[in-house]
Amino acid sequence: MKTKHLVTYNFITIHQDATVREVLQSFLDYRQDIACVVEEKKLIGIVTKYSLYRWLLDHANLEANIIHCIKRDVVTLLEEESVYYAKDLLVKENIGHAVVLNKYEDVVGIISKSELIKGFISERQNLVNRLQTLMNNLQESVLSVDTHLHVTSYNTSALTILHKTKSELTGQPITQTFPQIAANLRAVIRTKEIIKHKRLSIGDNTLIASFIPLKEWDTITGAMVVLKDITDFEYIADELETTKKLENMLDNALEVAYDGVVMIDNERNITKANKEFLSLIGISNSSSILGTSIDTVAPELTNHKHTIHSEKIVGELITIQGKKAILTQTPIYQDEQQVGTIIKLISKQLDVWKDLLSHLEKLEHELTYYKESFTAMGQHAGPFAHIVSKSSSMEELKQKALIAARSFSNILITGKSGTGKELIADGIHSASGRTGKFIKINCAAIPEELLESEIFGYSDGAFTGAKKGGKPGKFELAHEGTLFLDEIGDMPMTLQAKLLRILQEKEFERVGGTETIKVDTRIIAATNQDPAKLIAEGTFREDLYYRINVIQLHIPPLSERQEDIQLLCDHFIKKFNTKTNRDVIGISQEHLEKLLDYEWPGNVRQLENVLERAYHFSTSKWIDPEHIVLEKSRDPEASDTHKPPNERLDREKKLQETEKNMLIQALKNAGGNRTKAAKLLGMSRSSFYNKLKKYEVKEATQFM
Ligand SMILES: Nc1ncnc2c1ncn2[C@@H]1O[C@H](COP(=O)(O)OP(=O)(O)OP(=O)(O)O)[C@@H](O)[C@H]1O
Repeated sequence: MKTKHLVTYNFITIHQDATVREVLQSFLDYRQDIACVVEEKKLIGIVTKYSLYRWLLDHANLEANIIHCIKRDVVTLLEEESVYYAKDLLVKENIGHAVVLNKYEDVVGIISKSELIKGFISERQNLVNRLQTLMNNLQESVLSVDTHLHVTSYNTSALTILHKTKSELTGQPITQTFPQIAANLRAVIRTKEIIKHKRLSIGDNTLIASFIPLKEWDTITGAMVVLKDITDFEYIADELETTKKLENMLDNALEVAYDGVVMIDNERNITKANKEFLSLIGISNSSSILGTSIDTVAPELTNHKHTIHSEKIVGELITIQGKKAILTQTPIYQDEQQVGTIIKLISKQLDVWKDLLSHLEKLEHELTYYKESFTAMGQHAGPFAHIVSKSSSMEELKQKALIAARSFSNILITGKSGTGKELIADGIHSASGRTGKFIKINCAAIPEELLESEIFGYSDGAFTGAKKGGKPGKFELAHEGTLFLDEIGDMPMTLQAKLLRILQEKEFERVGGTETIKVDTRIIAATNQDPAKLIAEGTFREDLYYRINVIQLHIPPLSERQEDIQLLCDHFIKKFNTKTNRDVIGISQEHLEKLLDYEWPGNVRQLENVLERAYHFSTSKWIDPEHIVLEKSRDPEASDTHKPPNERLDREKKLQETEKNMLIQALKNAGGNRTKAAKLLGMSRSSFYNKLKKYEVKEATQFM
């Protein structure tokens, strides 16, 4: 407050020519005790009631000029001075009034002690009001007591926190109601010392209280307590503590994670990143990227921007800093609102994963293979367990072969080259229980002049160059066993007659011998030609055919039992793995189609050869499809009955030409070696020889 606020502007100004009477009259009119003598607004001095009294007592002249009553050393004040300064000045000078001047030193008014007192009283009231307002609006609760601990004042917050009404508090002692507060207030009154931040419990609330002594002129008149409810803070602090702990746990979990993990907010700014992620992007410290856009930090992820926010992505392959990584992302939700996204990048040891997966796949394959083999073994007799198949035609055939094996009849096995005739014959022998050996002879592979002695043996000196003491033939060797006459359709007619005799009489003589040899040999014959056609062409004896064909087993070509192909592939690859100690898994489903669509003129043998080649050339865990080389020819023997005769003949001619060229090419590639050339084409040696004969391919030596 300034002096100008308490100035009396309604004051008496007089000229120094004024008389005592005039001035006294003004005092009476204005009920004032002082008049300012001014000249052009400037103060000359003052005339007070007492100075006039004194003049009148001495001179008793009302008409005298007041000049003699003027007090010239007047205490003045500037209107901008504070009222405190004004008060101090009046006290110091021991005067009741002071003249107030403006900044131009013009007289503006008078300030009196009584005005000052009124001003201070109203100022005090203002302060009290402001204090009360302040107290009522404080968040803290305030309560004061006198020295007897009776409540003298409080604010509204105190009523709330202490759960009391005004009448329950005003003037009431608090010793009973709030003993904790009372004890501390008592201590403060006694010691006159402040007690700060004391933790108290009132009801369910936790409070922090400060106790302050109240003094008046150095005398303790009571004490005050300031209370702050920290129940909510404590709860928040607990929450914060828990959140902090959780965050620590999360940080630790992220650090131990094997994969790169980065979290972004809805603005795509990074909120967290673990070490693995930092090493992926080539940064050592996360502080440099926190709060930065992921698009700046890892632009490789920008391609996935459209998906990176709200979508869940599992296992997308990306390249980051030149390294392959698998990206998985999950949006983070809070109260059903997305608050960010967590992105996981698996880049470490992807090869290990790949190997692990292929290993698993391989194990699965093996399991399937063994399951199927096991089922096959369970369903069929052991002797045929090595014949891999699941087609119904082959399953029936194996059943039939088992029955045939237990009989004593001769058996004729028909089927195209490479279908597994020898395999079946061998199985029949094993299942037959015959104690002798399984002896095989290929009638097409042995020159005609040697075949007889091979089958029947020869006696000492039978021909020039014959072994001394003679040599037993296959018939004798297969005594009490089985003689497998492969390619019987190629047996010369002379031998066919001799064979017929043995089959009827069970005895024979060696070539050049006279001794009759009795044998108990079971015959299993096989041919890849059509016996009826051979008989019709006159190259095969009908009577022999009936002798042999007691039981006929026909093996269907591989193209008619596609279901067996995958099983056979697995079987052969496993076989190769065992031989080479490699771990090739097999052929992927997609490339298997190529094998299923093929006609397989060389049947299972060709399949095995094709796979063997591809196996050796493949460098990965899977058979590389580019190494699966399938000849583009068809089996010339395969019928084409739905075509018109002319077209069929043309086609047959073309096929024969192609086949002849293939034979020549194979011989060239094999350096003239017929066995190798036959293998290259996936044919048996005997079929290969037959075809050479058929197409009159000249001496093999010319291909060397
Ligand atoms: N079902 C099968 N399971 C396993 N291997 C088979 C099967 N069929 C054939 N093979 C294999 O295919 C190859 C040819 O079989 P096999 O020699 O028995 O046929 P083939 O019909 O006698 O042939 P050819 O008439 O040319 O003499 C052999 O290596 C044999 O082990």
